[in-house]
This record gives sequence, C-alpha cells and structure tokens, in this order.
Amino acid sequence: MKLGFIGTGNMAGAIMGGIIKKGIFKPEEIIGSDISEQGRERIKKMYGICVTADNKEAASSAEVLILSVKPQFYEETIAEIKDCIEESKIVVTIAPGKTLEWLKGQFGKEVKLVRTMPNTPAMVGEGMTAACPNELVTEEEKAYVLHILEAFGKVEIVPERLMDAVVSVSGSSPAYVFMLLEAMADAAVAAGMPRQQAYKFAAQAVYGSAKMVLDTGRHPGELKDMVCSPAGTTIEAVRVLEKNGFRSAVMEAMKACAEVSGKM
Ligand SMILES: NC(=O)C1=CN([C@@H]2O[C@H](COP(=O)(O)OP(=O)(O)OC[C@H]3O[C@@H](n4cnc5c(N)ncnc54)[C@H](O)[C@@H]3O)[C@@H](O)[C@H]2O)C=CC1
Ligand SMILES: O=C(O)[C@@H]1CCC=N1
Repeated sequence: MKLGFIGTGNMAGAIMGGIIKKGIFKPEEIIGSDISEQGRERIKKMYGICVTADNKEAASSAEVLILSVKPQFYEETIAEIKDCIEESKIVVTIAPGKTLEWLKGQFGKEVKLVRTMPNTPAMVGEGMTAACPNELVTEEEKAYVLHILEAFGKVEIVPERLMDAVVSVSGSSPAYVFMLLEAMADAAVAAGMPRQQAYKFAAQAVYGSAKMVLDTGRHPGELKDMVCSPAGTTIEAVRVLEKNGFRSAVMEAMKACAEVSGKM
C-alpha cells in the first residue's frame, strides 16, 4: 500500500479524494482503518479504497501513513501502532498542537515525521496545508510528501513555531468564512433575495475577492479602497463594521484559536 489513513473521517476523505482525483495513487493503493463500521463503509463506497478495522494492518502496510483521528485519540492510537512503524515509513500528522517533539516521545523512537495542518477546502482541491518535516526526512522524501499534499491544494513548508498561527489562519478559518457567508446571505434574504441565490452571490463575492488577493498580489487594504466610492455605499458599510469591532473580533477569535492549539 502506498498510503494509509488511521481514521477515515472528514479530513481523511477530503485528502484521499484529492489524491485519487489527481491520479497520484489508485484507490487500491490506499488503505484506511477506522473503529466505526459506518465510517469504513462510507469511505469505501465513496472512494473504493481498502478498509480495515485493524489500525495495525493499515500502519504496517502503508509506505506513508496519515494519522487522521482527532487529537484526543493521538496518544492511544500511536501506542497501538508504534511497533508497526519501521525505519523507512513516513508518518504524517494533521492534528493541531501535536509537536514533533511530543510525537517522537509517543513513538519512543526515531520516526520519519511530517507534521502538517490541512483544511477542509481540500475537498474541492483548494486546500492550504502547512508542513514541517523532522530532520530524519530526506530531501527526496520531503518532495514526495509535498507531491502527495499538493494533490488537494497549496502546500508550504513552515517553521514549526508557526503551526499554531497556521491553525488559526487556514486550518480553522474556513469556519469563520462560512459564518461570514451565512451572515451575508441572511442579510440579503432580509433585503428580499431568495436564500439559494443569496448563498451564490455571497460565496462568489468572497471567492472572487480571495482570488484578487492571490492573483494580483496587491495589498488587501488597497483592494478594499478600490471598492469604496466617496460618499458611496461601501464606505458606509466599512464604517459600521469598524464601529462594531469587525477586525478586532476576527483577531481576538484567531488569538483564542491559536492558544487552544498550543495547549492541545
Ligand atoms: N475538520 C477539519 O477542518 C480539520 C481537521 N484537522 C484534524 O484532522 C483530524 C481528523 O479530524 P476530522 O476528520 O475532522 O475528524 P472526524 O471525526 O471526521 O474523523 C475521525 C475518524 O477517526 C475515527 N476514529 C476515532 N478513534 C479511532 C481509533 N482509535 N482508531 C481508528 N479510527 C478512529 C472516527 O471513527 C472518525 O471516523 C483531527 O486531528 C483534526 O484536528 C485538521 C485540519 C482541519
Ligand atoms: O477544530 C479543530 O480542532 C480542527 C483543527 C483545525 C480545524 N479543525
């Protein structure tokens, strides 16, 4: 098996979906283990991968193993599989807060580790993933893992000290963006627009704005100013957002998010 997942939930599904779609691996080269029969059946039906209830089977057979259980289950899962992790295997983690140092301690031996933080837009091939390999991962292996991660979006290697910031700016941030979209759509509905149409207009506006930042490389403040006509509608909306602490609310939320990540 080329790739294994311990836990076949939301993130595992998003990641393997991208990998299969891009043809990096065939479904029969991927194995996933999960304690939930329903979880295993769901993923098998969706992607046709091999599934098992035995974490050790997935851990032993995969060349690259992704630990895709919730952070709370990392300790017991690693204890269960650590004897199946031989020298050549690469273990990829996707949990917030689980440092390379902590992971090494749990395995109780030297293991090739790549700590990453993906996000759910991976489901549509537009993920943003940060990766920190440990010193045992060779340049060739690093390139191989990045190639796998690039199947579902953009990837950057970052220093490990930035990982809590990454959790707040890209790992968790889709949730805040969805809240913004809900609020925008509710306001449009209040102004008379049908709900489905409101989601489409709001989502396309957010998508297009994000694309402008990425494609033009221009400062977001400059792009904001381009929308604000003198004595116009937008500057009035900006004034009310500022009065209600919009930016501060986002920054406070992200600070809280990063702090929780650091304690996990
Ligand atoms: N959902 C998200 O937006 C993101 C999640 N992550 C991380 O990804 C990891 C997985 O999160 P989700 O996919 O959202 O969770 P999930 O709850 O959808 O999936 C976890 C899966 O693990 C299975 N599981 C639980 N204990 C197990 C065990 N002992 N052995 C085998 N399988 C077991 C569960 O049955 C479930 O199917 C977490 O560490 C999370 O922090 C990272 C970035 C984004
Ligand atoms: O909420 C969480 O803990 C996970 C990590 C990043 C996104 N979801």
